[in-house]
Formats: sequence, C-alpha cells, structure tokens
Amino acid sequence: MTQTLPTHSESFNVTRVRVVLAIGGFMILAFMFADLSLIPQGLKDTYIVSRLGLQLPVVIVFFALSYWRHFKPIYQPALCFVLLWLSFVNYGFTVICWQQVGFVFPYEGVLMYAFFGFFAMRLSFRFAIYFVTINTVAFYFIVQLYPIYGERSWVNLGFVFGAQLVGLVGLYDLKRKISSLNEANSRLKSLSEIDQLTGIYNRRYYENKSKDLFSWCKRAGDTLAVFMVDIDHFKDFNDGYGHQKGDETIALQAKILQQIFKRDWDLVARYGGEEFVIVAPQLTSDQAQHQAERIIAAWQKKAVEHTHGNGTGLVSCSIGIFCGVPSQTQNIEAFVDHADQALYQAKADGRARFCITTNP
Ligand SMILES: Nc1nc2c(ncn2[C@@H]2O[C@H](COP(=O)(O)OP(=O)(O)OP(=O)(O)O)[C@@H](O)[C@H]2O)c(=O)[nH]1
Repeated sequence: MTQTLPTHSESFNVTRVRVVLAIGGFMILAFMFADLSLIPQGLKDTYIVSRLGLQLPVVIVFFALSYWRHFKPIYQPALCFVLLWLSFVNYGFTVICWQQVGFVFPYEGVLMYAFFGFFAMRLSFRFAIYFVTINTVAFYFIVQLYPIYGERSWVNLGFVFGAQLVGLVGLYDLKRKISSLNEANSRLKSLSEIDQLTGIYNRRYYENKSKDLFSWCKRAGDTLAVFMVDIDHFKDFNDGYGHQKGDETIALQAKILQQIFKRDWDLVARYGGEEFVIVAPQLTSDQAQHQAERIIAAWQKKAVEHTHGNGTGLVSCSIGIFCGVPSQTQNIEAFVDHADQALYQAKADGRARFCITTNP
C-alpha cells in the first residue's frame, strides 16, 4: 500500500507553519536592506555573513525539516533552538560591531524574533519560558562584559526582559483562551458527529467520511465492504421490554460492532434507529463473511432474552454485505443500495444471518 488510508483523527497544520516560516525568512531579507543603510562600511560584509551565512540557512533547514514525517514531535524544541540561534547571531554581531568600530547595533531585533516565535510560530508556553530565560541571561552577560550600551545597559536589560515578559503573559492568556475554545469546539464537534445513545459516529459523520473512504479505494483499486446491520424484530422487543431496554440493546449492538471492526480506517456508524452501517476498506469477501459471522456469534454469546414476537428467543441481528473493488462509475450510494438489498434477503431468509453479494 503506497498511500495512507484516511483515518478518523486530525493532523498538525504543517502548511501554516511553512507559510509563516517563509514570511519570517523574507522578513530577515527585508530587514537587511534597512540595516545595511545604518551599518558602517567596514562591517557590511560581516553583517551579510551573519544574515545569509548563519541566520537564513537555519531557517531554510527548519523549513526543509517540515517535510520530514517526524517533524511534529520535534517542532517545539526545534523552533526554540532556531529562535535562540537567531538571537545569538544578533548578539554576536552586536559584540563584533562594538569591538571593531565601537558601533552600537540595536538590540530590538531579538524582541522581534521572540514575538514572531510566540505569536506567529506558536511556540509553546513551556519553550517560551526556556527561550526568555536563556535569551535574557545571554543579554545580561553581553551588557556585563561589554559597555556597548553605556549607562543605558540596565534600562535596556530591563526592557529586553520586561518586553519578553509581557509577551509571555500575552502568550499564556492566548493559550488559555485557545484551549478553552478547542474544548468547546471538540464538544460541538462531538455533538455533531457522535451519536449520543451509542457513542459511535452518527449518520452525518458517516455521510462525509464514507465518501472519502470510497474515493480512496477507487483510486487505489482496493476492495471495500459495506455492511448494513439491523436488529431483528426490534419493534416487538421495544413493545415487550420497553423503550429503555431497547436503547440498551441498540447501545450493545454498537459495542459489539466496535469490538469487531477495530482498524483505524473502519467506519462504524449508526445509520438510524436500530440500523448500523460499516464501511470497511481493504476487506476481501472472505474476510467480510468472517466479520459477519463474528457479529452473529457475539449476539448468541450475549444471549439477551427476546421472547416477544416470532424470533429465536434471543436478540439477534441480520446483516447485508456488499463487497468489491469500486468501478469508475460506482459511488458509495450504489454499494449501500446493494448492501441494503442483501440485508433484505437475510431478513427474508429467516433473520439471524448474513447475506453477501459482490462486485462482478
Ligand atoms: N428503543 C429504541 N427504539 C428505537 C429507536 N429508534 C428506532 N426504534 C424502534 O425500532 C423499531 C424498528 O422496527 P422495524 O423497522 O419495524 O423493524 P423490526 O421490528 O426490527 O423488524 P425486522 O427489522 O423486520 O426484524 C421501531 O419500533 C422503532 O420505534 C431508538 O433509538 N430506541
């Protein structure tokens, strides 16, 4: 399998990171023009080396790293390192300016790196604390070792620390608001995608996701199995044991299906009422039959009494399956229609069984 199947979880927004990083790289280049008009002639080459030889390559390497599949776990420490690297290159250049021609290079650039890292690159609060601590200590040593800023040294140190502290407070506040927004968002998402009675995906989620899975199988030329599962004589069960027991039985059916369809890309959803749908990519007809047998057997093992109506005395379900490699003209609805017809057949044949049809 060369492609990854679409699963039911979200991913790190790496595109945003790349765009912001590219903007940061261009900002370094843009500032070069402004800085070069201020810097004394003899320092221009050193300045260009500090920007094009030391700062920009690190930004480019970080950008290239974003194409690595393990980029997400290393993003925060790597970002912290890049920001410190940019600041330290600035400090190094500041010292060279002072030592060589007594020129006072402005320190404010490092505040820009900090704020860019905090708010544009979304440095985590923990790494922002590391960054501020190391950055402030470095600046402290510079003003202690070199009288670059003269009697303004302490004021400037206070300014560097104070401004970063304000940034940290803002970052903390932002993180708190974002996390409460995310919580509210995931609650809303869950309400809109999850069936409250069973805790599995609802019809709305199924409608969207099944199309993705279907397109994936069509592109990859892989098999897809659609199962329609319906509890037998459920109206009689409800009438005989009450709606509450009926709800419990629907929830139990969902649990059985979840225990049997465990792969990340298997989609198990409540289709409506006591009917369930499963969209299972990469399942052969033999494997699909095996899964159906397991569902039927799971109900037999549970042995939930159902003596009302014309059933076997126990709760059971019927299953219709349609399985095959999607043809170019088929859509997911066609698979569901075939699975529905197979379900109809399983009911007509006496229930508590499955019926399977396959793509020619
Ligand atoms: N307890 C409960 N019952 C539900 C729910 N949704 C639908 N039902 C009931 O499920 C029953 C479905 O019955 P039918 O579609 O007639 O089918 P059946 O009695 O299961 O018969 P067969 O499918 O032919 O075996 C209806 O009585 C619905 O009221 C629900 O959320 N909870």
